[in-house]
Amino acid sequence: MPDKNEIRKKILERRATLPAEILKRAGGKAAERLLLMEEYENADTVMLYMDFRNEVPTNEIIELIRSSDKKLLLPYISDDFRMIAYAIPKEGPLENCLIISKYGIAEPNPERCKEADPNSIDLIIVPGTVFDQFENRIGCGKGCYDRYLAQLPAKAFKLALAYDFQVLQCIPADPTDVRMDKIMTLSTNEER
Ligand SMILES: Nc1nc2c(c(=O)[nH]1)N(C=O)[C@@H](CNc1ccc(C(=O)N[C@@H](CCC(=O)O)C(=O)O)cc1)CN2
Ligand SMILES: Nc1ncnc2c1ncn2[C@@H]1O[C@H](COP(=O)(O)OP(=O)(O)OP(=O)(O)O)[C@@H](O)[C@H]1O
Repeated sequence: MPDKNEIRKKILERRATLPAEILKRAGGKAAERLLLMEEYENADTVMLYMDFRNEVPTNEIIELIRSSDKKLLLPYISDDFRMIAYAIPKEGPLENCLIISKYGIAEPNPERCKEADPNSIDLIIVPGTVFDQFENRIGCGKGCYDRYLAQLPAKAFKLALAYDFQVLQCIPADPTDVRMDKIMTLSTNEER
């Protein structure tokens, strides 16, 4: 089996070439399908991600959550790659409580948001680079999500968003890789 870094590189190269229409459609479809999931309906607190580098867009999901009674959490990464969840206030434009990190990802501004207890999370929607049919996940190689996911309560439902070409048959998983509960696969085919 090719090693993790080789697989990661290949998939990221492919994701980098996705046209804007495909991204937009996938983001819309993800929000539409999320609305039909009971894990979403029953969740009071949802931790999401702010997409970067052509990940499945989350802007429509953010609108869904912000116009509902649910609480929205977003990840902040410290200098030592520790992930901390912050609650995003419902009032006012989203941009007002975000800052752009040195990696170019929009993150909660710790001065404008409150740190959230990981135990409050009912649903966590995660990005990733490569997945397989056993719900294994490979991320961006720093273990940020793996360490964060490992400390979540059992009730937290782990949902990954992936384009079809990101889901392989089988990938090499390490003992510290945390498995997803579900992978929502978005089509990159124009016809579907
Ligand atoms: N949208 C989104 N948010 C996320 C993640 C993610 O994968 N997607 N993360 C998932 O964990 C965390 C951020 N982790 C990151 C880890 C590395 C790099 C990065 O740019 N790495 C450089 C190499 C840097 C180095 O080696 O020091 C690179 O890839 O060029 C960016 C973000 C938290 N937030
Ligand atoms: N729970 C953990 N505790 C300590 N170290 C961990 C844990 N999870 C992962 N790591 C370490 O983090 C590093 C990167 O891990 P890995 O390659 O699995 O990251 P990844 O899944 O691609 O990234 P991410 O989780 O950030 O999306 C490895 O050295 C791994 O051992």
